[in-house]
Amino acid sequence: MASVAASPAFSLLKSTTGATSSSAATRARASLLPIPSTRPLGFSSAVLDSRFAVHVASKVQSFRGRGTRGVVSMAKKSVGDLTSADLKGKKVFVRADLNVPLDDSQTITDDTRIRAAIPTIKYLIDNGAKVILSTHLGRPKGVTPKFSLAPLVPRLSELLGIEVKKADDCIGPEVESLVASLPEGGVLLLENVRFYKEEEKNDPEFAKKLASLADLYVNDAFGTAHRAHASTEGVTKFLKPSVAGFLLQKELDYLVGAVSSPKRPFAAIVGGSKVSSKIGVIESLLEKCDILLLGGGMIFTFYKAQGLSVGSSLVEEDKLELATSLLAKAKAKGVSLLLPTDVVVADKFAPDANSKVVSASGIEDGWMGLDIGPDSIKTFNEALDTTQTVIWNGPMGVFEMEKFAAGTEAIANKLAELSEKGVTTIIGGGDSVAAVEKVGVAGVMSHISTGGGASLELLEGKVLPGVIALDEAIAVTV
Ligand SMILES: Nc1ncnc2c1ncn2[C@@H]1O[C@H](COP(=O)(O)OP(=O)(O)O)[C@@H](O)[C@H]1O
Ligand SMILES: O=C(OP(=O)(O)O)[C@H](O)COP(=O)(O)O
Repeated sequence: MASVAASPAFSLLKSTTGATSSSAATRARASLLPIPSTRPLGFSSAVLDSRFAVHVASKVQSFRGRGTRGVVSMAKKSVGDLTSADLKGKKVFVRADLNVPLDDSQTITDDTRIRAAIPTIKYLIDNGAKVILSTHLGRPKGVTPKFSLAPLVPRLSELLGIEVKKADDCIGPEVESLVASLPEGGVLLLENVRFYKEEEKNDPEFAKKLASLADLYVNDAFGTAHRAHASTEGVTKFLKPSVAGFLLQKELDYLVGAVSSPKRPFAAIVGGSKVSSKIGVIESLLEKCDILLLGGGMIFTFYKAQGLSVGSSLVEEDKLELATSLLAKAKAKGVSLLLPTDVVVADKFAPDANSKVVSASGIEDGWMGLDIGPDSIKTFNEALDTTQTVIWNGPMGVFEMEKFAAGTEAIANKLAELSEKGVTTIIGGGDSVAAVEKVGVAGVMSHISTGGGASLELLEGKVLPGVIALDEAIAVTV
């Protein structure tokens, strides 16, 4: 760090070990939040305390600046609130996000989303419900055979231990007769709901037709909860109760609950290609975290804003002022913001590029930064060693190319190590999930989000239409 510490770019770098006055203020603010900090995290995804508030981001935001008395938090009703008396013999429309990757031979290459949907479906089966399962796959324009859900049936059946039936449509007489013959504890998978353009248009008539198949609604499709579509939002107007599934609950518990009321010190790691796609997340996390580590392509906009040469690195010229203001904001809030002090540069954007490590102030013309360097990894690791909660969104470099994967892999390994020591580690979706899977440490993290776009919106503090539409459960006065 010494070689660049004197540069204006690093005027905000400081020790991460000492608590700052503003992080104390952040803690005080967090104490107003209604989520008990003693709530154990790292629970199994199968059964959650359904009485625990499923907080909606907007509600959490609304707590800021309010007094502690008379504040009411609305929780979303959970599938766990429904007993066998509510479920036995009932037709339940379950919206899951089974949008899994398939290869050219229609083989599932990653079944994470299917496995994540199982606890809710199993709970319904075990309580005698008739499960009508709906999802989209891809972004088809009309009926498209390669986006049929047929390849999902064997894996679903295997994981559930029953023979899952599949309909060739998601509405209409054929589907109605299959629903009518569905036994208690049976599962019928409807065909890709996006084969109808009315789905993404959130067409009320289409939503009504979907809803007419069932008696009640469970939304467990976290990855699609940021979409106001017929099967995620529209159906709630026609089906009561409309409740959250276990996966949706777990995602909200971590991405809203653990982030708003973290065990401290709380570090956020934000990377990825562009600062423009992460502005909302950075601004939102600056309100909550004690330490902010930045990596990925976005750092060069920060470097340039501080007067450093960046060669041919990725820079967003129209975000230079914004970068400066984010640095100032971090300083004003007492957040320890760390930018990498060295980077791996390449002479072209290619796996076989020539590469070398240079200090952040030593990027020459014709070279581009594609990863954080070894000194930065060391500094980031030391900062992370002080933490109790870490959230990570976005890779540190072009991890898809081996030469530029070390920074991202080091962060993945560090988070795995911390997780094993009891630190809450949350991977916020997108490419960071691919990175921890590549390193083989996904299994030890406290929570890995199943939604890229949805987790980003949630971390930005946005309201997810698929969540807000669900029934409210209990009012918690804090
Ligand atoms: N220094 C860099 N220059 C160019 N691209 C980068 C750099 N570092 C990371 N990236 C790219 O950023 C992409 C991920 O960015 P983004 O979509 O914002 O993250 P996420 O999917 O985690 O939200 C990856 O494909 C990665 O190769
Ligand atoms: O894969 C998904 O989102 P993600 O790639 O942001 O994680 C979801 O299934 C949502 O899909 P969509 O972005 O086509 O609405």
